[in-house]
Amino acid sequence: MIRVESLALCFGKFSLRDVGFQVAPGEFFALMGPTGSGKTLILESIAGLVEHAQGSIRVAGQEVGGLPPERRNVSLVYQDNALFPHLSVLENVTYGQRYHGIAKDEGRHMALALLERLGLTRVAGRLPVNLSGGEKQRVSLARALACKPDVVLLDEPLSSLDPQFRDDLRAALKDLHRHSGLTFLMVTHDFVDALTLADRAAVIREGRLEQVGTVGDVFRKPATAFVAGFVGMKNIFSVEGQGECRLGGDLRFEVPGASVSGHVALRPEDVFVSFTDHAAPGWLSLPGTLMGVRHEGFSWFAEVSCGDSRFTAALDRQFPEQGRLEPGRPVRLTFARVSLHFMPDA
Ligand SMILES: Nc1ncnc2c1ncn2[C@@H]1O[C@H](COP(=O)(O)OP(=O)(O)OP(=O)(O)O)[C@@H](O)[C@H]1O
Repeated sequence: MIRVESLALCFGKFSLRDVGFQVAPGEFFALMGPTGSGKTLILESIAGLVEHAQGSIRVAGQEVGGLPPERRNVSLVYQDNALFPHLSVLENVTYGQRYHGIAKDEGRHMALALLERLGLTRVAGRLPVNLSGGEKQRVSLARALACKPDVVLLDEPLSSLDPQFRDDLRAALKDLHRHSGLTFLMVTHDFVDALTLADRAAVIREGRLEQVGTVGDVFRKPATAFVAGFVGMKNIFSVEGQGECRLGGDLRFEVPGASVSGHVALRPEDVFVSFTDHAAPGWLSLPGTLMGVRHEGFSWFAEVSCGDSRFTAALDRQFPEQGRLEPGRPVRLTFARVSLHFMPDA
C-alpha cells in the first residue's frame, strides 16, 4: 500500500539516503528514530509536501512522486493538530471532504459516525478553543479519516499529550485502525507507542534506515548496536571475535553464535540480581558490585559494575531483598545464554 524505494533528498547538511520500506494494506507501521533523524521528512515526502531528489514513492499501487499533495489521497496528522479555530468540530471534520469529491450528506454521515466512534459526539458543535488537548487530537484523527484516504500518516500524534490523555488516545488510535482497516504509518520517538500499536517498524538514524522488521524483531533482535540502544536494551557490550565478551579483569563470558567481532545486547528485564550464585545449565552467573538503584516511572533498575563494564538489571517491585540493595554490596548477575543477542559488525 505504501512502497518507498531508494528515497533520497538533501536539506543543507542533512540528507535522507537510500530509504526503502513497504507498508502492507491495513498494516500499522511505526517509523522510529531520535530527534532530527529524518522521520518527518519521510512522511512529508510521501504526502507530497517535500520534493525528493531520487527514488520512488508508490501509494495504493500508483507512483505519486510527481503528483501534488491533493492528488495523493493521503492524510497527514501532525502532533499539534492545526484545527481551523473558527470552525466547529463537525465543520473541521467535514471541511476537506468536498475536495475529495465526497457528497455532502454522505460526508456528514461519515463525520458523525467518526465523531461517535471517537467519543466526540457531545462536542460536535464546539470550537477547538473549548476542547482539551486529547479531544483536539481526536478531532484531527476524525478529520484525517473523513476524507477516505488510502493511507493515514501520523507525525507523533501522542507526543504533545499528558500521560492520561496519551493512554486514552493510544487506545482510540488502535480501535480506529482496527475498525477502519486503513493503512497507518506513524512516526514516534516512543517505543511504548510502537510496541502497543504497530505490526512492523523501521528505525532510522541520521537519514538512513538501520532496520525494518516486525515490532517483535526490532525489540528482541535489533540489527545494530544503535537499534539495541534505541529500543532500551541498555546492556550492550563489544565482542572481539573468538565468541567471547571481555568485561575487564578476569571476567568474560562466551557469546553463543559469535564467530566474528560485533556487539552483544541483553535486555535489563533478562538480567537478575541476587546475593547467591544460582547458576544453572544454560545460564551464566557473574560477580559484580552494586553501584546503585534508580527508578524510571514505576520501574526500578539496579546498576551493577562487573570488571570494567556496567550492567543494568530491571528489578521486580516485589524483589524480596530491596532493603539490602545498598551501594557497594557484592552481588551476582545471572542471565540465560538464550537472552544474549549477538549483532555482527557490518
Ligand atoms: N525545510 C527544511 N529546511 C532545512 N532543513 C530541514 C527542513 N526540514 C527539516 N530539516 C532538517 O532535516 C533534519 C531532519 O528533520 P526531521 O524533521 O525529518 O527530523 P525528525 O526525525 O522528524 O525529528 P523530530 O523527532 O525532532 O521531529 C533536521 O536536521 C532538520 O533540521
